[in-house]
Amino acid sequence: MNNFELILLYYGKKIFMSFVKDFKLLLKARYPIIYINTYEEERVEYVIKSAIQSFTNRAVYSWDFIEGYCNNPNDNGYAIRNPLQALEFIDKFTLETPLLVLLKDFHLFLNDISVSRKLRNLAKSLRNQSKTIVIIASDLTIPLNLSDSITILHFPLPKNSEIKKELLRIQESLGYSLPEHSLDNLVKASQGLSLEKIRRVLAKIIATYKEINVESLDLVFKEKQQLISQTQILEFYNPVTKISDIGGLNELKSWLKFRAASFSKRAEEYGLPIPKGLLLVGIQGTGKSLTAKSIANEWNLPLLKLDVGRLFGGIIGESEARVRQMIQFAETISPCILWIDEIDKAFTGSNFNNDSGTTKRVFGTFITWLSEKKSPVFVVATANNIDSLPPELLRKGRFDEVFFIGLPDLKERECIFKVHLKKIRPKSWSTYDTEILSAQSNRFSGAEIEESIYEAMHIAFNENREFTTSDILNSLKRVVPLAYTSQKNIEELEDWASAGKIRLAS
Ligand SMILES: Nc1ncnc2c1ncn2[C@@H]1O[C@H](COP(=O)(O)OP(=O)(O)OP(=O)(O)O)[C@@H](O)[C@H]1O
Repeated sequence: MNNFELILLYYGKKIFMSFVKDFKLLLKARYPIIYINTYEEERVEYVIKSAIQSFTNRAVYSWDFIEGYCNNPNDNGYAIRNPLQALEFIDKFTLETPLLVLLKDFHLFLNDISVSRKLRNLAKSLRNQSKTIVIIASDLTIPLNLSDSITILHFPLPKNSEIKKELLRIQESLGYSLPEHSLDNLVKASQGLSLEKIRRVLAKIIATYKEINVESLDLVFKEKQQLISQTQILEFYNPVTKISDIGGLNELKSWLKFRAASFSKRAEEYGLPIPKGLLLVGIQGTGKSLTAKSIANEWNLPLLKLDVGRLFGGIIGESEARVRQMIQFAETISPCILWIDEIDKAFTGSNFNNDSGTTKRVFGTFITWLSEKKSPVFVVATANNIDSLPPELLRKGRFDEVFFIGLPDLKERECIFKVHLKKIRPKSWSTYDTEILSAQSNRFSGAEIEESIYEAMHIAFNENREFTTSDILNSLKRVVPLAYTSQKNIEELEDWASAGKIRLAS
């Protein structure tokens, strides 16, 4: 198996293989340099040491920049502040000596020419020896010239049982215990955090409240929000929009309302399958993003938004690692909504042909997960352009339903005017003539309707008066809807949708 196949193995089908099993496999197969991307230095060291005890008699050395080597009295403090010397240390041993060398933060030195050359030489010589270098890094940055020598291994975040064990241990050391249901809530809130982070948040909670109580969940939640934003590919949303804020789209809204309780305990006990997700295809500004946000609020689930643009780029293997990280996060935080905006931009035909297979591998990982996932992560993907979407995405079994969202009709436009006017003028909204507004906004999208109301408000505000129906009518005349500027594209999309290939949202 080469490096490439291995990456596929980890980010492809066998996503859930256990870390220990994989680690042992790499050691047995004499992979010379393993790269583990994690913040959980202590936990990974503990797991590795316990794992190898059972099957090998390798001596374990660990090195960091400040302390040098430790674990062995004869070499304690060796190669302090000298990463090249830390690698040369391995040459001191005979060819037969079985060894495992843990190098912490070593990713920071990989761009140094002497370090990278030495690592490449070691990668060659260690292939025939029972010696393995393990780089433990908080970041995934492998220079291109080392990508063939290094194998990335994924270290999963702690499972609920591990989190619970840790919380019980902390409680015990503090001398009190939480009621079982509060403990379970805290475990659930802590999903997605490393044990180290959990310890730190708990220390903060105790310093703030002097105990672990219901309010502590808020702090855990905030910590998680911050952590998610650090991934740079996921964003945590706290949407306030509700399904009633969507004007029109009645078919789609009924579909959603019908499934509102699908993530409940009752549904699980009943044996209902967990909904997989929705693909919303359609014209810009027609409420696709609004729908994604409203589902999260309506179903009372956290909303994670994936920045597809950031999935790609960097070195070989990095995009796969990012999609893996995204999946891991979503699963640990589940039940949740994972919103993938403009999925068509990421998986277009041209990307598939132009980037030496990265898009293909990332897509493969994603689609496999989508079809096989058992965790309650409801994926809402949105797309403007159906032509560029890979057909596999539209196949049965990927999403529960694919909806087309077109331009609103007369009745729907009136509803959209009402939704926005009610929000802006909760007392006087009924004084506006929404019937005439709707009649005068043929081929306008929801976003353009909203824009025309705000435009009217600006004008009236500058003239120091309340805005009126005729102000909005004037704005409607000024706005040139996308349906006119991109007429051909939109008509093609509408023809395709009305040919019965997709379910209509209204
Ligand atoms: N059906 C609707 N009902 C009420 N408001 C709407 C509707 N459609 C669009 N809007 C308004 O337009 C704004 C922009 O719409 P949204 O971002 O959901 O469109 P989109 O379909 O996701 O567009 P894009 O493809 O450009 O991302 C919404 O925040 C909302 O205020």
